[in-house]
Amino acid sequence: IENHLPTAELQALDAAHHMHPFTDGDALSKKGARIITRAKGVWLTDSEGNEILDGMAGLWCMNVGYGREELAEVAARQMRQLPFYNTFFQTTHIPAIALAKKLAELAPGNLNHVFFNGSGSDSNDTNIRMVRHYWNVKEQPERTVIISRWNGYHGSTMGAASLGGMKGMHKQGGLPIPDIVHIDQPDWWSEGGDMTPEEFGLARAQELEAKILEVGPEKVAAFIGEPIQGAGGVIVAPDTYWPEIQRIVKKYGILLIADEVICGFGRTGNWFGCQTLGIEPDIMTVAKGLTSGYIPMGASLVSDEVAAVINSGDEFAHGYTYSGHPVAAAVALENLRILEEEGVIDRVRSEIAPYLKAKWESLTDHPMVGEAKIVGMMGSIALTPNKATRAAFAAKAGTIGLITRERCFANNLVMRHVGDRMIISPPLTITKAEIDELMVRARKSLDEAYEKIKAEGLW
Ligand SMILES: Cc1ncc(COP(=O)(O)O)c(CNc2cccc(C(=O)O)c2)c1O
Repeated sequence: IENHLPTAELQALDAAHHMHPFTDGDALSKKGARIITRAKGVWLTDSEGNEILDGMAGLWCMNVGYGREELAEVAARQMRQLPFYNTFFQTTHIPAIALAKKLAELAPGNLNHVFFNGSGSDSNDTNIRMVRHYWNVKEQPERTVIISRWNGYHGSTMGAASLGGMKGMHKQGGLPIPDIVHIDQPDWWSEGGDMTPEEFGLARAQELEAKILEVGPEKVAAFIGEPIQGAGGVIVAPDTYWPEIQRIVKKYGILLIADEVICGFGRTGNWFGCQTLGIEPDIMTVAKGLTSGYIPMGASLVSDEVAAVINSGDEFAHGYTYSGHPVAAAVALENLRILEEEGVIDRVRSEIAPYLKAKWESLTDHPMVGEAKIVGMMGSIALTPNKATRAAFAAKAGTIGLITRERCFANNLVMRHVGDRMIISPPLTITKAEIDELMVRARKSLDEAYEKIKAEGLW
């Protein structure tokens, strides 16, 4: 790793052969990708030796922090003993059994059954097929429609991207697939108008009931939502939203899928976002923090009732080669052991998240920062030219966010932008001193972006 080619040569090879996800390929080729060579704790090192504070925990996934040797040890040991065997055709293996048991213990309510997948996206594809099969077995095959939210994010496979509400993704590839419909998101800052957050939260939740009646209650299979929308910009729904969603799904007897790919495994200050927000799902999507990103894995956690129906109805004709992969399962088990035995989530809830919240919310004293929202260890700020009116910038959405993100990178801080919101989701093991450093770099970046924006007449 250390004696790698010079950065410029590596960038040229990357540009020649590597197609990056969610990337304008030609633009990146001109610029050259930043080459990350190693990492420890919350710190990344790039090929130029820069020490970068990873305010995004990779892609929201690095919950235990980089450099945990135990995870490498467990992976190596499992690889030597049983590097792969499948869980098709009436076989299983000990890591799959042990992880399924562990997840059943950790999951809230009666989510006692686990269908293993390879990622968050294919977990949500599993969920689409599972809920439709569930209603078939219950002799209500017309229940095929799944309701989701605009600006929700559920992945990038055909099914998951259809569940998602990112219109730019739908435009590429003929999405959504049939029988997936969307309602508006509970983003008060951008869409609340003159309503109070409480009124707005109720109104947006009641769109679910309106949509169910529009589609026909006898045709609706499920509703899917992220407890807190992540890739949509860390959108925290008003308090009135989820209780109303819960009331409506119960009233019409439709299944509730909570997508906890980001919110799971401590991100919101409890093991799961459902516990933080009081949601009782029938199915829960997990990935990312399940293995802290050390190895790909996803899963669908399924309630006793749904599992009983699926198990009773002949073969559920679905699954993946790597469903329950033994090395991924072993790493996940060790990751969960670290989270549990080191009290990582308890410390987040009692100490680290409150500390970060106070610092993060103080950003509203910056001229560009309108609102600061944070739940546990996932936070966002909304940039605006006018805090009183919550106005959007005149420039195309994302222009100001991109300038700010560029300043963050220049200051060796990874802080994402989504439109003109800036977001953070650091490793759960970040220390208070590292939070202080994150805030120094974030403030410096906001100040520099503000100067640049004014200089370019974008204010
Ligand atoms: C809530 C949710 N559900 C499903 C997925 C899909 O997981 P996979 O990627 O493992 O298939 C996600 C993934 N979320 C995700 C993935 C990549 C980038 C970003 C970003 O915010 O830039 C967010 C997610 O955030």
